[in-house]
Amino acid sequence: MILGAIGDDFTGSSDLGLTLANGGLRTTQYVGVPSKPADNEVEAGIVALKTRTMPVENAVKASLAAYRWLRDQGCQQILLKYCSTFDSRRDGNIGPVIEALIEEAGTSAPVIVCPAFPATGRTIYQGHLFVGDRLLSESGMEAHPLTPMVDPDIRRWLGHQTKSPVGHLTLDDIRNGKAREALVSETNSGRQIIVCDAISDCDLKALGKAAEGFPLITGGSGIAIGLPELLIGTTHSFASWRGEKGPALAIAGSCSKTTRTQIAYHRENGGAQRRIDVSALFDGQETVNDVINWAMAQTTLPLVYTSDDPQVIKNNQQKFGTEKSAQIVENFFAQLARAAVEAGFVRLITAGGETSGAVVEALEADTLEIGPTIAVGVPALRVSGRNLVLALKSGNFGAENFFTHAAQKLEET
Ligand SMILES: Nc1ncnc2c1ncn2[C@@H]1O[C@H](COP(=O)(O)OP(=O)(O)OP(=O)(O)O)[C@@H](O)[C@H]1O
Ligand SMILES: O=C(O)[C@@H](O)C(=O)CO
Repeated sequence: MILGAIGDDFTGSSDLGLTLANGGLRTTQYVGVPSKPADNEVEAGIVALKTRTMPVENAVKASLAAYRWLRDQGCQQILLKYCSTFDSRRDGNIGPVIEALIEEAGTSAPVIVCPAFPATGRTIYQGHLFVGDRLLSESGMEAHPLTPMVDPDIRRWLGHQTKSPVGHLTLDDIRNGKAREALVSETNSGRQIIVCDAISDCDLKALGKAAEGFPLITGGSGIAIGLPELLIGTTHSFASWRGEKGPALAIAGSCSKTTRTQIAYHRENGGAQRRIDVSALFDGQETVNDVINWAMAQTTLPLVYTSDDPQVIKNNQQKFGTEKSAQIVENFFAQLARAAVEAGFVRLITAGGETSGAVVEALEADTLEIGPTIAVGVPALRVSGRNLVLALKSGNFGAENFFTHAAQKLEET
């Protein structure tokens, strides 16, 4: 294994997997830390965790376990992958995880922090994160159910999470070819963890090059754009993909604007859908059995969702508690996915990182093979060794017809 990655959620890990596989690295996504060594042919291994919203101590522990396993596979460089919208709480775990990995690696090299993903509109300029032409904090992410992003200055947000001061690499330094020098200078001035500007794929490639040989890098999937070429020189194509023709089910727990638009589109275009009310989960009126029976009776792609607008989410959180409402939704979807597979569904489409994590963990998959692109940042995936294919959609990814489009793509061979 040449490159190792630790993903803080499952959709993000498959997003990264797509970038690496499309770049020509033989890539495997692992569901949690594997208990055995990687197969010899794997060049890039991504350990997908569900740490994004975990308390610091648990996230650090899980990330260190992933790091050690990847290091034991011989990786030259290890990448910590978080969200392109830097999803974390003010007292979140990205900073502590980076600091723990630095200590574990025993490195004094610069560590870049760059969530930019220009293909999906995420850019960083002057240390501030934008989504399209809006600052992160005005993009809808300020109303995220678990990690409301209310400050677009990533240096400041990360600074709340780290013990040591956070540095900054400007776009000028990247574009003037001075990035490596500037990164080293920041580090020598006591700022080893450095938020880096990047507004285009060229900037990301230059940044990857500037960080060549640094044992630890961090970012969104964008940071990996230039890595396959840097690491293996030439790219090769290899993957053969086989879809599944059997029944499909879509599950959405993401409450992002994009997912809600996709749900509305599905409804307006005659797609079968069933809204799950969180209070009906608490009082036991909605059951997995009923939903599966309903799904099996549909003639169009059945979509089951809890997604709702920010005010409804807020009400649920006030009434039942934030963690408890997230937990009951995730447990329900986990059981639903398991029951769906038992009932013969072979294509599952999930929207939302936490939601996808809950579903994939419930399926007891060990590894996921990366297939072709469904949408930017969303690959088709096969659960290794099984007749089961998946699309794990990050909340904010995909066009409005995503659900039916993904179902079709998962069928193709
Ligand atoms: N109606 C609801 N009321 C309260 N919480 C909800 C409701 N529906 C979903 N949730 C919770 O909101 C969270 C949504 O997070 P999730 O990561 O799945 O989506 P996302 O953040 O939009 O996706 P991504 O992380 O890929 O950007 C989940 O924990 C889910 O259980
Ligand atoms: O980086 C992104 O936006 C995604 O890969 C993701 O992590 C969303 O959960």
